[in-house]
Amino acid sequence: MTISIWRYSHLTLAISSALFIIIASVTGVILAFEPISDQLKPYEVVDISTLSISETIATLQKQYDEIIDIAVDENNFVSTSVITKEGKSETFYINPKTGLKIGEIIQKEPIFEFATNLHRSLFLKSTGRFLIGFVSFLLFLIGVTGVILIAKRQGGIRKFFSTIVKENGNQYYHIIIGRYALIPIIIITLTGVYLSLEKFSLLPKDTNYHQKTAQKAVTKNLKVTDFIIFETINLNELKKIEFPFSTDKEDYFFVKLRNKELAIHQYNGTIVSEKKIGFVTLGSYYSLLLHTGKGSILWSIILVLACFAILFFVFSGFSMTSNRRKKTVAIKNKTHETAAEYIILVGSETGSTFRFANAFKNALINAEKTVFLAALNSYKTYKNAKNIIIFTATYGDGDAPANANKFIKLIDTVQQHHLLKYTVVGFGSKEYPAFCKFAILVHASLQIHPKFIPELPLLKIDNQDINVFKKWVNEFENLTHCSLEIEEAELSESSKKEVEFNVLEKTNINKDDTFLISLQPKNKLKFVSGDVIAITPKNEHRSRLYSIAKMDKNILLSVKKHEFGVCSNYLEQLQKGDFVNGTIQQNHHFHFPKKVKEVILIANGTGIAPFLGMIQESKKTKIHLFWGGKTKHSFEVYHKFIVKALENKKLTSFTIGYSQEHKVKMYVQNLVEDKPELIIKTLQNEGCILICGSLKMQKGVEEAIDKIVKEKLNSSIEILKEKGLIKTDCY
Ligand SMILES: Cc1cc2nc3c(=O)[nH]c(=O)nc-3n(C[C@H](O)[C@H](O)[C@H](O)COP(=O)(O)O)c2cc1C
Repeated sequence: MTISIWRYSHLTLAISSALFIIIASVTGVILAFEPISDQLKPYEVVDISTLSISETIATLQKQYDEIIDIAVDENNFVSTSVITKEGKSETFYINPKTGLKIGEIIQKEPIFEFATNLHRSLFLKSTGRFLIGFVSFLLFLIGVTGVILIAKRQGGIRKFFSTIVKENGNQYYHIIIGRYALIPIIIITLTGVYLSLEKFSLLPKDTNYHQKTAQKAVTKNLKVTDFIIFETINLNELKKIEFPFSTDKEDYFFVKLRNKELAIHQYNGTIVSEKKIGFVTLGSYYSLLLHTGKGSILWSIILVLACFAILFFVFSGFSMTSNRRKKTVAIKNKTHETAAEYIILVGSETGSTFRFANAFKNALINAEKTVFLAALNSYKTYKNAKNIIIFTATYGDGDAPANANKFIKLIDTVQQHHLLKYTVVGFGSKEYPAFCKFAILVHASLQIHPKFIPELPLLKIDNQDINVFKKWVNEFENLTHCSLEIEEAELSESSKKEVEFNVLEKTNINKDDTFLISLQPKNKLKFVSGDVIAITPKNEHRSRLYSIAKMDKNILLSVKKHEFGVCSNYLEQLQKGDFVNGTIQQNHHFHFPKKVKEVILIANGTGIAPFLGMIQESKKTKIHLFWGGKTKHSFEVYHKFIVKALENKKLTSFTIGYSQEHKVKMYVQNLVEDKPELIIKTLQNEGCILICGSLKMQKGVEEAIDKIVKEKLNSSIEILKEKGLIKTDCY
């Protein structure tokens, strides 16, 4: 069964019971404090496993006129009902060693009384009790479907506890907490169901009854404290002992132990009859303990945490669903499938692949092509199609997304009337071992099919990397000789809202036509250095992307003004205090690597911007920065940031080169070539290299690195990229 069916079941169950689950969890949190508060009371004064019933009776007989009963509760508090020497009937906690009163019987606090009623029956008596019992069962099913979902996601139940890829905070913690809260939640829900079934008398009846034991001939009367049975049973085994009501020899001591009940002859202490406690009653007893936490502070704390976990699941689950809904894109086609020349088929689970497919579709339409877009599972015969372009994500452990799981079979069953050119673009994440595995399978399946001819090699895109996608679009353009303009804003998450920024500062434009502009978001905004901001000038439709440096809570951009650059000119004419609108796009593949000891940052021109933020934010990582500009003047705008970073040791080394300052032109790649040891040492130290700036510079730097690692590490730039040790953001 696909992951979607389980997700759908998990969600439907959660939606149908959410309100009750919230009520039960909130009251559950409150109620778990009752056993904790009870246990903290000072009534467990001796180790009751060292005291026999006889010893306690002896001490009580000295203190009181008559004993009616002795009881031991789940907290090991011993209480007794007695007639005092003054003739009063009283019940209280005692020190079982001395028989002295140590406290009044605990009365239920009103808050616990209220929470119990709400928790058990929603103040709706039997109807409420039924609802709560049913919801408990639903919560159990939610737990089970949750386990299946985690197992599917992780690629098998054996990998249940293996590392989870952190794609989204809510989802990550939903799974992490889910794995640990699972067992307590299953216990809470099953015991809840059990207790409800018991209340509605739906459990099988215990058929055990008191059985007479073979009576030994009664020789003589004994003192109660000399009864062997009372000498051999310690208080920790006792629940309650009721004393005979009268002196009639047919009136017995009734002793309730954890696992049996006994009737004891009041004169000679022999067992008159015995009843074993049946499994159903034992089940009720332990269900109550496990469900309420009575008698154990540790278990009560686990119950509190489990209730909080349930509340977190409700809220994070709904937030995930709402995000997924936002990402889901409705498919709209102007051209019928039988008329289109280009067919775009999409495999997507959470919708992001659709964004790329739609942007590509719109670019084709703008280039006056007829296009039809559909999910991979809707694959059909396309009468007039010449090209099929497949964009697909991978899920589980290399599986198909939900809307693509039938495609491989369909390839053989659906007939095409003529030859079709095809291209496959895989969307995946290198953090999963089966990187883009489904796209690989799709590509291979089409390759061996006689009706399909590959147009471009399979492309695997890591982490929705926009730049890699754009490069592929260029290749597609060159191959098909049509001009394709991808609207970058379309590639970003549609859920991202436009935000207003206040211009805090702007430097003067330098000789290279470059300036820095600092923007303060009007509202709280989440972003990190390396993310991008899409800015659309007023009255314009096309946006321009800039790499962000996060400086404190603000954004710093380094902008090069182009003569006809609409956006750079717009930004340049802004003044301090002006407002500008922009959309933040996460750029995961270019975030500063976590848990890495050493990093090399390489940039030219304005590409330094994200690095300025990364350097400022870094904590322990050793950072080496290479930067290339035209002349000394080019560096002036960045000077103060670099000096400060070197001073406060955020930057370990800084290497600079100018291409127009001296006779010998010095490019960034030349700087890299001059420091092979640093490149080798950093890579050997499991460090990583980030490159930002022009594509030409990227090419040169990559060639330089390739040469170094081929010579010294028997590796190559491709291998480093494959391992995620080179991250680029070039334009
Ligand atoms: C539960 C889960 C499992 C995934 N498994 C893989 C995988 O095995 N291989 C891979 O390359 N990517 C995997 N990914 C990453 C997705 O394929 C990637 O994020 C893709 O861009 C999502 O596209 P979509 O939003 O269109 O579904 C997985 C993502 C998730 C959330």
